[in-house]
Amino acid sequence: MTPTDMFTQVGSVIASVMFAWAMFKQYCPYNLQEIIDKYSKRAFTFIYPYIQISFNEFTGDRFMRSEAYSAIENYLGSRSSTQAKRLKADVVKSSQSIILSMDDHEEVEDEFQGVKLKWAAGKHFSKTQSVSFNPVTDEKKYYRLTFHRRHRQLILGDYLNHVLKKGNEIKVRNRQRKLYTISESYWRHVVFQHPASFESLAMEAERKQEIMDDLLVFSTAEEFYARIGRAWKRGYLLFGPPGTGKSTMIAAMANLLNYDIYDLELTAVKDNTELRKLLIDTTSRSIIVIEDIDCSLDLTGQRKKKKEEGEGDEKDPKLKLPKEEAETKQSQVTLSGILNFVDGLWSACKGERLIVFTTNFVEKLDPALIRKGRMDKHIELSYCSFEAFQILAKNYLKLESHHLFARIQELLGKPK
Ligand SMILES: Nc1ncnc2c1ncn2[C@@H]1O[C@H](COP(=O)(O)OP(=O)(O)OP(=O)(O)O)[C@@H](O)[C@H]1O
Ligand SMILES: [Mg+2]
Repeated sequence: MTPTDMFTQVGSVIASVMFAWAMFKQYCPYNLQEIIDKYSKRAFTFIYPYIQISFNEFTGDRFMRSEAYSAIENYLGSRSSTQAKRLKADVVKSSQSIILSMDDHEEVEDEFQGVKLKWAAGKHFSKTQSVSFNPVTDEKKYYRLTFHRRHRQLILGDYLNHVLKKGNEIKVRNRQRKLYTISESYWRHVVFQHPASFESLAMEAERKQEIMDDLLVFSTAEEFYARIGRAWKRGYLLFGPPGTGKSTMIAAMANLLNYDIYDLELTAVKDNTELRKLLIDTTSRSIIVIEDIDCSLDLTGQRKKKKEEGEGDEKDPKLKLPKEEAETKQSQVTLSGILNFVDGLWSACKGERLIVFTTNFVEKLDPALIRKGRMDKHIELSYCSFEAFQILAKNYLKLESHHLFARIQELLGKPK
């Protein structure tokens, strides 16, 4: 038989099988199909001795990136660099090193206590198709772990714990801090590099220490917040005249705690719904900053105005905004939207977060916005005291003492 004859015969056999299958599907009762389907799957799992577990990138309908997924991504990074043929590269730590992870549809092997297992990276596309000028590709990435079923106990217990622990360790080691800003309703980031530190911040030593202690206590107080049943977050209000170090202090806070910064420009946010979406998209271990909150929106007693005008319902911002604001601003974020942002139900969805407001005019703000509990700590940054001046002289001029210091102290007044 020539190869051509063989192909013709195989082709006709396949065609006949497909025809028979189509006829079967057409005329066989649905129940029977289901039963056959069920038993064929069972037979397959009986013969196929492996277990597969998928770890999807997003949990909760795309809202949050799965912690397990990113831990696995980090864990597999080092293995991928020696095994996978297609890799993705990213630069970390002030461009000093490159981190590698495996590309889609690659596979790497791993070994744990003598047991071999396999990881594969993949993605599937959702079938929903929307017509839009700016189409959203709904691809969902996942990692799939395959192992023999006789190792179920070991893999589901010790091994997965080991992967998560190692992955998180690598994540902390490679952590590159980010500065996020809003662009077209999404967070975009650049690498955050700011040299500010509490050491170089000109401020009375005692107050500085108090703020640092407050921050450090917060960052290790997970258990405390869990015990008292509060979300693990803390609000800071920095107020004072222009150029007194509010923005510098935020950078110093981020450097002290090793947190990311989300710079929330309220006028770039369309409405309360978008504000909530942005909030959900932030990660933990971060500082959410709203600079010059008094200028961002008309939040100065909006509530009061509405009550007076009998427009208490804040749900429809289009109708309820004061006239002048509706005319001048694009944003429809309302005070109630901000209050919800700070301590509504959604604000508890990620832990370990600071929310910082800055303003030049604290008295202009609605008291509801800055009440204790919402903005837990109010820090006034004011004009330079003598103690602060000494720090500046040391930073800028490397001067510890000078014969004019006494005169300057006299002019600035004694430190409190
Ligand atoms: N307390 C301070 N310690 C050290 N540097 C300071 C301090 N205050 C101000 N500076 C310096 O002055 C400049 C302005 O400070 P910064 O931008 O932090 O002020 P700000 O309070 O955020 O002002 P604005 O209200 O206008 O935003 C920075 O370059 C910073 O280095
Ligand atoms: Mg500033």
